[in-house]
Order: sequence, then structure tokens, then C-alpha cells
Amino acid sequence: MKTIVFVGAGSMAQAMIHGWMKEATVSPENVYIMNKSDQEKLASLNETYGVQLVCENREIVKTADLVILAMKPKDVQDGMNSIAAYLPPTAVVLSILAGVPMDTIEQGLGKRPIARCMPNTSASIGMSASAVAWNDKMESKEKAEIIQLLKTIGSVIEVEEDELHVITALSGSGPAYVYYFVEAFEKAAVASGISSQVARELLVQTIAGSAEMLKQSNETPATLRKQVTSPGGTTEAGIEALQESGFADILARCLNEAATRSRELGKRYI
Ligand SMILES: NC(=O)C1=CN([C@@H]2O[C@H](COP(=O)(O)OP(=O)(O)OC[C@H]3O[C@@H](n4cnc5c(N)ncnc54)[C@H](OP(=O)(O)O)[C@@H]3O)[C@@H](O)[C@H]2O)C=CC1
Ligand SMILES: O=C(O)[C@@H]1CCC=N1
Repeated sequence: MKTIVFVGAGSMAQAMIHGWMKEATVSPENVYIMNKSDQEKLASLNETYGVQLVCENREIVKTADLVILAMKPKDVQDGMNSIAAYLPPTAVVLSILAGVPMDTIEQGLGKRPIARCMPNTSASIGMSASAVAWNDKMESKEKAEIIQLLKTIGSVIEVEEDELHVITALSGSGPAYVYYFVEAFEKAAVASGISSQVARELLVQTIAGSAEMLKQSNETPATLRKQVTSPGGTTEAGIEALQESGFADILARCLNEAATRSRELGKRYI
């Protein structure tokens, strides 16, 4: 995959570019970026990473080996229209759009090898949890190249396309839930007399440590939770408050609402 063209250079494209440049996976001379109108963002990415600008020179799309669709779902048709006439038949397409099915992309850009991936913003530090699905045109060599690219920005698992709605709700949106959790806990700690600095430092390390425990130990989350929970102790009191407040139901609702939105996005922009 020598020449890569990003159609849409926003937050997620930047996270991926940052990850690739940090790991020197891709050479910046081979990465082209385009936006709808935000030239300032393009100039800033050019200055920071040395990546190239498509600008008015759409001819460059003719040299693309890999095109990454990274605009918002509402812009998918415009974005595809802007490159369709230039896209060579050999180019592979990787979409990171929430909800939008590969069928829609095949209709806009022709039957060709297409991958649909759901990364997350932790790509910028090489910690994305990415899931990827393929259409039936994708050959194993192209799959391997895309997996290799995705591995340099974090972990990758191969899934079926219809699983991506729930995955988008879980790990695509997931960082936002964790940040919201930290915001809420920090606010509660400050209200209870701890400084936000102390609360943040302890919370962040607690999350990082717990994530590592989940990765490194062979125990289930429930067993690890029980190891913290002394009978009649503080954790038990805290967990009871979560249970009485319907915490598990709240998270189930969060996941369902986000997955439903992903399905709706897919239908809205066909
Ligand atoms: N943010 C996240 O955490 C994640 C996002 N995603 C998916 O990634 C995609 C991008 O999200 P995100 O980076 O947050 O969005 P941003 O709004 O930050 O970036 C979208 C970019 O697309 C550009 N764009 C819009 N229309 C066109 C067009 N017709 N041609 C070329 N470029 C265009 C915009 O340019 P301009 O500003 O000029 O309009 C903008 O720079 C979405 O589909 C989202 O579902 C997936 C995983 C995680
Ligand atoms: O909120 C969104 O729609 C995108 C998809 C996953 C994360 N951000």
C-alpha cells in the first residue's frame, strides 16, 4: 500500500496519521489528505507530519493504492462523489465511518476490495482497539497489509460486518465513556474535599492498573472485583450503591442506544 489518500482529515484521520508517523510505518510523502473546506487543518497536518495535500489536484487520487474514507457519515456521498471519477480500479478502500455499510461504498465507488474498520482515538498513542470486516473482493494479501497498518495503531480483530454496530458502540465510542467516568468521579471527589489534581492522578492510574490486571491475570472481571471487595467493607458499600442505582442497566442502555444510532446512520446516508 504505497500511496494512501485520506478523504476527510479530521480528528480520527489525525489520530491514525499520528500513530503511523510515530511508528514510522508509512512515509509522509506517500500520504495525501483532503477535506471539504478546512484548509487550515490540512496546513497544520502538513506542517506537523509532512503529509501531502490533495488540494485541487484530484489527479493524485489516480495513484492511490489505498483510500481511507474518514469523513462524517453525513458527508459520505459527497466525499465519494469527489473521488469516484479518479479512483483507479486497483485501489483498495478502507472506511472508518460509523454505521455506513460496505454496500453503500460499493454503490458509490464500485465493486472493489473494501474494508470497514472501527478504530478509536487511542490510535494516536498506538492503543486503538480496532475491529475490521471485509467484503468478498478482498484478497488475503490486501487483508494482511491492512491488518499490518492497523496493528501499528493498536490491537486488531477481524469480525463480521453486522457486528460493527455494537462494536462501534462499545470500543469506537468507548474512550468517551471512560473520559465521562473520570469527569464524573473527579467531580464527586472534588465535592468530597479532594483536589481535582489528586483525584485525576489517582483515577487515571487506577484505570491503567485495572486494565493491565484484566490483560495480565487470567481472572475474570467478576473475580478481580471480588478480590477488591471485603465483606462489610468500603467497596461493598460502593458497589451496592451502583447496583441500587441500576448501573448495569444504564450501561446496557448506553450500548443499545449507541448501536441503534449506528444502524440509523447506515440507513440515513445510503
Ligand atoms: N472521532 C472518533 O472517535 C471516531 C470516529 N470514527 C468515524 O470517523 C469518521 C470521522 O470522524 P472524525 O474524525 O471524528 O470527524 P471530523 O469532523 O473531525 O473530521 C471529518 C473530516 O471530514 C472532512 N470532510 C467532510 N466532507 C468531506 C468531503 N466531501 N470530502 C473530503 N473531506 C470531507 C471534514 O472537512 P471539513 O472540516 O472541511 O468539512 C473533516 O475534516 C466518522 O465517520 C466517524 O464515524 C470512527 C471511530 C472513532
Ligand atoms: O460518535 C461517533 O459517531 C463516532 C463513532 C465512534 C466514535 N465516534
